[in-house]
Amino acid sequence: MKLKQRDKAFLLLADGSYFEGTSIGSKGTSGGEICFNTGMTGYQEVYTDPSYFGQIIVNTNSHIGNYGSVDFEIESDRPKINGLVVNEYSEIHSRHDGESTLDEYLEKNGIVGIADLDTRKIVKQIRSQGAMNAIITSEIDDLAKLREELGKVPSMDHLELSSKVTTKEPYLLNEGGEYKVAVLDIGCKKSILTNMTNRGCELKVFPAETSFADLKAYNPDGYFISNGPGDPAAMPYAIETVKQIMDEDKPMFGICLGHQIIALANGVSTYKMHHGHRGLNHPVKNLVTGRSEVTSQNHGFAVDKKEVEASDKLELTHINLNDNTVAGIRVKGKPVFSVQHHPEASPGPHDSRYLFDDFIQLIKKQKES
Ligand SMILES: NC(=O)CC[C@H](N)C(=O)O
Repeated sequence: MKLKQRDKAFLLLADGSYFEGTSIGSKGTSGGEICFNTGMTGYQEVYTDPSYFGQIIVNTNSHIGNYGSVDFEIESDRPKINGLVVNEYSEIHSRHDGESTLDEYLEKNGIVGIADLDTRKIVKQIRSQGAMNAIITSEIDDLAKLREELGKVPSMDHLELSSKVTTKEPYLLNEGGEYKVAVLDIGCKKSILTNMTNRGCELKVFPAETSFADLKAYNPDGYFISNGPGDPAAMPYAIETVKQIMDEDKPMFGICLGHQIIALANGVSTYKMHHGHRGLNHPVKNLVTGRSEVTSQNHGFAVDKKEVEASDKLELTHINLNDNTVAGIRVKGKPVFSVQHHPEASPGPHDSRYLFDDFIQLIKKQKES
């Protein structure tokens, strides 16, 4: 097999470090917050997760592309990342149902990538200096010009992005299902929806800026607040909606961005982490059952733990065992709970899927009462 001749590409980080590699995916220039994902598998699910909108992903797994790409391992309609950084891009993919190479898939979707970089070094830089912006280019070889372009990339702090990835129109899934759940799509992953339809839910998925009145008009048995990109504190519209949902006393479950919004709606703040948690092996302890679970994570913001502990509204239910950050909360006296990690785990271990069952139990109880 004749391997593709690759052009040069460059990566510039906001701390001034500059790398030369080779171009993969689409040609062009693309910037965003650079962050690393330590998962060994599931690259296509990661790239299509809307929570990564506006970010450049560094895969720490050194071989990427070796199982190609398929149409069904996706978390949304197309890749949402702003760029990709890998060590060794595998030219050859081997898998019985692999439909195209990753390179073709990225190119078709306009995603700019760079390969043949020392990703270990880049990850160490992000770990020691914290989250920062970066830019990838296959067309600008003048460093001063590239610096200028990098300066135009917005900071993730205070950035609202959900409105860019949410559904434009409401839609129904699994019509006639036993429990009706209104989903506020602030960047929802497909497999989260599947976890709920598999458990008998009919879902109506609403755009991010839907008012409480419009959600309520569906007459749901429960509400779900999804994952999504950007800074939760920059989303007053969703915080307000969640406050109004809580007054109704119906079950509500939130994942990741949804969890952060539920905390904010209860007067507890969120903050930007030094560098985020993104991978498939983050240990979390359930403080209610005393059990630990290995979880899939993807977040760069977190809920303030001291404020949760001091809150008369919230209770800490899960803790991240690596750094003691908040991994789960529930609202005292209400059927409302949320987690920072990803129980749908696509990709990732399935230890936390019981949380969807817990949500269904809350709905069942409420319906029977
Ligand atoms: N996966 C998510 O929902 C991410 C939430 C938020 N954008 C963060 O980075 O923390």
